[in-house]
Amino acid sequence: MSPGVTTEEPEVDSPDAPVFRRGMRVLWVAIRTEPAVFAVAAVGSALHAGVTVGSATVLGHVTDNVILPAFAEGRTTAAALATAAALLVGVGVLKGLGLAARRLYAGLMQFRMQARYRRAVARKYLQLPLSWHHRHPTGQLLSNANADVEAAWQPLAPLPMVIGSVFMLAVAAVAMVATDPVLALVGFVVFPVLAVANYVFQRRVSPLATRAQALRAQVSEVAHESFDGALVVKALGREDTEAERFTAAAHRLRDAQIQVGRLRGMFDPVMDALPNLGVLAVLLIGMSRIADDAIAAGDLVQIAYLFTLLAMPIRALGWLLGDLPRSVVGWNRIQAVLGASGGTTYGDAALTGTGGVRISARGVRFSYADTYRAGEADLSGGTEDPDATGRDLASGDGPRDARTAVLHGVDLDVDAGRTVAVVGPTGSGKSTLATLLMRLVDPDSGAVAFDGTDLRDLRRGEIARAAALVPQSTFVFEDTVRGNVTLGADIPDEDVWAALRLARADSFVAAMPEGLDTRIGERGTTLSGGQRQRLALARAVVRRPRLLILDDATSAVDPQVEAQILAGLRETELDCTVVVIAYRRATIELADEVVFLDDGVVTDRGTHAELLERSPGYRRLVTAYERAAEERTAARTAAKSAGGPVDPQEIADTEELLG
Ligand SMILES: Nc1ncnc2c1ncn2[C@@H]1O[C@H](COP(=O)(O)OP(=O)(O)OP(=O)(O)O)[C@@H](O)[C@H]1O
Repeated sequence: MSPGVTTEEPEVDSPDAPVFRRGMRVLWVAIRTEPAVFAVAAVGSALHAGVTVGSATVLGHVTDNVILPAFAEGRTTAAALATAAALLVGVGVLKGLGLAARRLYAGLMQFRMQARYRRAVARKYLQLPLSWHHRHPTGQLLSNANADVEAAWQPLAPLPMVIGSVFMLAVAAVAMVATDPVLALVGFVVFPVLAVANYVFQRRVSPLATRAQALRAQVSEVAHESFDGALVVKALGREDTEAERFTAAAHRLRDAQIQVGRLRGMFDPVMDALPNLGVLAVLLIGMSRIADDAIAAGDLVQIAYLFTLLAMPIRALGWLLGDLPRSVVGWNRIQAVLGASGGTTYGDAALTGTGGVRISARGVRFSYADTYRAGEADLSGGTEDPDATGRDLASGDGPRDARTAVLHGVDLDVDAGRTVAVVGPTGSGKSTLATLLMRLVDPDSGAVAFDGTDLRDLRRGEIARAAALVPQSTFVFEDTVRGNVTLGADIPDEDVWAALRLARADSFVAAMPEGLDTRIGERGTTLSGGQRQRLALARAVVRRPRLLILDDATSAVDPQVEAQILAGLRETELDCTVVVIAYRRATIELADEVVFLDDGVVTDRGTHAELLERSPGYRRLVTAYERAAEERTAARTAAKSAGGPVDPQEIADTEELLG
């Protein structure tokens, strides 16, 4: 956990506690984390408030000693004028200093807390296991890291002002009572009315704010999906449908925000008007008290001014109270992420061997929790508890009983340094097996071990050091070629080139304008599918893994190049075990052994020739692969004779695009 980041959810999170109390606890977390910054802001605010109240006395003094004598006698003394000017300038300077300290340090506190929790949320995302990510759409995660963090710390902006305001209220109240208790009492009638208005507002706005926050996450989810799938959306002409889907989500958010805005719109004028009504009452009654000689005109000016001053603290209090419900929702959603364990625990064992890893999997069963999506039911609003929606959406703690069983007891042994091809029909669980071998997910039962050590007993990071997975879909960062291969590790250029050579990526990288320093566009859009795959392969082999898992990692690469890559992996001094999920006969034939996975169980294993002979399911599958390959070759030949693309890479890329 990052320094200064707390996950003391239960304390803050009790859904029965009033929003106000829960909001105050969230703010207390910030005060405890940034005590010095908060203190400067609060002192600045108190100074500003104190001097503002003090300026009432100055005004009273100026009225009685400069203005009234000037009216009565038509002149004033230079000394009285100089004193008045000095007092007014002094008040102005002190107010300015207090205001600057309050604003600067309130902002500092707010943005520091935002940054701290953004970092913590992002770090947590990277630590949480894949199974957790399966249940949480990316858009929602973006919303947690952005909108929720901002919402949680929004009240920090008016907080010091409110503290100064409370101070100001107290000083003003004493000053008013000291000046004229009767008039002060008239004005104080306003406060109970304000408290009731606030209570009503809080109760009504809380569920609406909760719903708006959840809808904000939904908008970001839809937006992310549409932009992420831009190729599919455009290729299939779904721009209008996607735009409509986004519009619908945006409109739902708009309506929810308008509801919140409408309530605030009704609440704010009431909060503004009440102190003014108080001033009116004070002026009316004050005039008759002047007529009765009970008070001087200066006293009335002073009290009326003090009352107008109260409008500001009350407004600030209103802003703070208005922000609290959203803050509590945002905080709970962040806490749901920070408090998630994802169920992954680590031991302290290390892998000490060298050379290829020996894999043994025993009775491995695995099922996916059916992805819980935030349904309309959660967003329908009307919930009394700001927590309900925020939490469910953020944590994915929805119905968990529904699970889809994928692996039904897989046994697999791979000796160190061997190359094994995993072959099986689509959906038979090959990629799932690959993620289990990397411990991206844990089995429901059974165990996977490297060199005899259960993966769950290994210390954090040990598997990533020993093994590398090249997944089906490659991800390329918006970085240089070197950055994409090393991923920030300190690896010499010779090793990068050696890895690129092994992945047959050296020639196209050498042809790039700046070689290893060439920047690759977002998600590798400047590269072909096959080039992206080869870069991803180089990224894996440059780490000299003891286990390399290729999950259909060369599907967009020309078959001959793919065969060269696999042969290269076996021939080089890269002494590792290779598990390759394969579809092409040429690839399968290169493996020492083939494992046939059918419907989540290993139904047979042996050499390709043996399986071809004795396993009808395997024979059917490989024959189907071959037929598909032949059809593709025929299509290629036709394209060639029609003057179409002749570059095998280009063809492979076209195939990839066509699926
Ligand atoms: N994140 C997920 N959540 C729920 N079900 C999933 C998830 N990923 C995969 N599945 C399901 O698990 C089953 C096995 O998927 P897997 O990707 O392991 O199969 P595969 O053999 O690699 O398939 P292919 O050859 O098509 O890549 C499929 O029925 C799939 O729908």
